[in-house]
Amino acid sequence: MTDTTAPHSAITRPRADAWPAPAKLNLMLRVVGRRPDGYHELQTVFQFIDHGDWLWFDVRPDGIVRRCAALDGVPEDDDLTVRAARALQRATGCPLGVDIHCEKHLPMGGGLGGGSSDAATTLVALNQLWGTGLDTDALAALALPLGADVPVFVHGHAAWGEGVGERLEPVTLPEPWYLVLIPPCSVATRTIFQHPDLTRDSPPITLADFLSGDVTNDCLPVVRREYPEVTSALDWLSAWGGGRLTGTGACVFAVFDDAARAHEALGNLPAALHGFVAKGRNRSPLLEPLADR
Ligand SMILES: C[C@@](CO)(OP(=O)(O)O)[C@H](O)COP(=O)(O)OP(=O)(O)OC[C@H]1O[C@@H](n2ccc(N)nc2=O)[C@H](O)[C@@H]1O
Ligand SMILES: Nc1ncnc2c1ncn2[C@@H]1O[C@H](COP(=O)(O)OP(=O)(O)O)[C@@H](O)[C@H]1O
Repeated sequence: MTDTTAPHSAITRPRADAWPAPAKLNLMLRVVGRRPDGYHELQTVFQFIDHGDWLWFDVRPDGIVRRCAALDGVPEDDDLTVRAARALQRATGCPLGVDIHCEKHLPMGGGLGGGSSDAATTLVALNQLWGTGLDTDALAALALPLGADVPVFVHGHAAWGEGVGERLEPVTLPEPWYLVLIPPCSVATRTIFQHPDLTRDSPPITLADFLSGDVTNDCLPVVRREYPEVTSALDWLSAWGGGRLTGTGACVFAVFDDAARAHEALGNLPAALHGFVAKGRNRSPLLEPLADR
């Protein structure tokens, strides 16, 4: 990554009309309760990074929604981009369709929110391209049934999140550099939340507690035990100031004040580990093309 100022600069925009779908990091995550429907009540802090997928859209007059590239293990009807487009069609009665192109860079099941971000970008982009005119709150309401993480990507601001991620308070945080490691395993969110040993009753904290250093992730003990690949990555990061887990994993990250030091760590990665350097962003790169168009 050379250009530190361009939006979503970590991966080159594949074409001028492509929309960014950035990754998120959960800078902390506490499980503070469980709802009657089995979903867990969380406290978390989301921040975007300038690294992610890219999508572009060819509007069709015939109402058909298709994706143009297969995604490993995800049938077309389950693809979050296809589901997002159909949800927008249903909600607005829009007669138009779309061919959805997604250039995937984010690992699936990595805790970087790739599928959720793809879904949010589809909602935001099609709302513009189809001229359906929903406001952000209406789009976020369509987003939540697609996944707990989709609303924060629709709103596009770093946030303190509560509930299952639907109660979002925008926050302004430092925007450091991150070294993100991608352990060679995929962690299913559902598996972690169903684990009998998961801590489910952490006492809630405040934003001030987080800002003064409480960055616990309650999923970490279970993920460490079940996924030795994640443990190895975290152990390696301990020499670089320590690592944290994003969401339910599998990805882990370390925080750096300057890009050079983050790249130095990346340059020292053993061959068996993969990762990338990215910049934290309080404002999602998804909001940038909106301003331009
Ligand atoms: C934990 C978080 C934190 O950002 O991130 P990831 O690690 O997945 O990225 C998210 O809340 C994940 O959101 P998302 O990935 O959209 O999860 P969903 O598809 O809604 O849920 C997958 C499954 O996990 C369980 N689940 C999810 C969220 C939650 N608050 N409580 C749960 O118990 C449910 O069993 C659900 O069926
Ligand atoms: N467009 C998509 N991109 C990624 N994953 C998708 C997509 N559509 C559906 N999925 C499903 O959503 C799951 C979670 O994906 P993802 O958001 O990338 O991981 P995480 O929630 O751990 O960050 C994937 O394992 C996959 O089965």
